Amino acid sequence: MNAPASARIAVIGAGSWGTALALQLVANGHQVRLWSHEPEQIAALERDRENRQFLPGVALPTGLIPTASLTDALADASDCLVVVPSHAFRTVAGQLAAHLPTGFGVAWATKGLDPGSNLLLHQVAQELLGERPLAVVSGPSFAREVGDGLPTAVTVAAEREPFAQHVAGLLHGGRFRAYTSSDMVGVEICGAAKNVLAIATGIADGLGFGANTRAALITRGLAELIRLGQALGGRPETFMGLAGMGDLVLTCTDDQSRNRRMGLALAAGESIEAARTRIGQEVEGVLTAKAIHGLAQRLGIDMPISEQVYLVLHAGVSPAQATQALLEREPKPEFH
Ligand SMILES: NC(=O)C1=CN([C@@H]2O[C@H](COP(=O)(O)OP(=O)(O)OC[C@H]3O[C@@H](n4cnc5c(N)ncnc54)[C@H](O)[C@@H]3O)[C@@H](O)[C@H]2O)C=CC1
Ligand SMILES: O=C(CO)COP(=O)(O)O
Repeated sequence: MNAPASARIAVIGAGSWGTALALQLVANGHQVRLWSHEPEQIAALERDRENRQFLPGVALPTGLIPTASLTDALADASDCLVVVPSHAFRTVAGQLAAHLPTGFGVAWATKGLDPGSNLLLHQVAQELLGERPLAVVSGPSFAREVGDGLPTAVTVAAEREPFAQHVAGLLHGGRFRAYTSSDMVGVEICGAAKNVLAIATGIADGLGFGANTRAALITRGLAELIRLGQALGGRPETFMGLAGMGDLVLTCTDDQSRNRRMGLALAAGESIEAARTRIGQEVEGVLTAKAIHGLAQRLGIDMPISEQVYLVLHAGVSPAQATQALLEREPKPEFH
């Protein structure tokens, strides 16, 4: 891994994942400025030396400096890691453009697509930040567990292999393993699509279906994720790796997942807004379901499970109706 021993890293986004990654970077010996667009949140981080809202119970070390100023966050920075929700990615990338010198690499750990345009986030980054090294961090990684120092493995994908190695080198250490990949498209599609499929398994479990149903949804969900990912140019092995199968299984099976909890709530008859408020954090799959639906329609890809999640979230179809629609599909060969 070709990362410097001590880098100055701007982490853009102080939610649970931005905070957990910032802690990991500091543990690796780097200096971190953690930026939030909310000055009140920064004031709370400075006062409490803990992110009580998004990652309670972990003290912020002295090497982590909260800031509400992008200029401060990026002054003298050697690296920049964006960890905002996907709906904010475009705005934040636009803000960063004014601060980043030519050739300065940008990595992000956001999972989702650009709502509205349905673009992958590297396409948004290229549009707004121009030609420069870009990387995405993804994989099965609940912020809580990373914050608690539990063993975790992620993948860092970049078109330029040395940049993937550089970003992985910054993150890798202790109980956190960072693998590298050159398949940005595959990794990005996995991170986006699995959130929608986690809502589906949450709905199924919430309706009282069993382990058979959950395994069927994960496996057939993976099949449709692969269809979409390959149509966009992702590589088959990526879908079986950490960002694909790994994160899909994690998010579909553990109640730490906000997306899975959204599915459980919808099955219990709660509204999206009520569930969102109760969860109190980003639930990426809600907007991503719309974007995946748009992408699948444009490309003519059959994604029946994601389609039903989209209909439940955005077209008033009930979880019971969505289940029935899936069960009534014509039987067909498993592989074709
Ligand atoms: N929490 C987790 O376990 C993991 C999260 N991720 C991904 O990381 C991304 C961020 O998620 P979390 O940190 O979990 O979210 P969170 O719900 O914990 O925090 C969201 C953060 O985004 C900020 N934010 C909201 N709107 C913004 C805007 N317009 N401009 C700038 N900042 C804005 C909020 O102030 C808050 O700090 C998501 O794409 C998520 O899928 C990826 C892996 C693990
Ligand atoms: O991406 C995640 C873990 O890898 C977090 O999933 P949720 O956003 O569903 O909580």
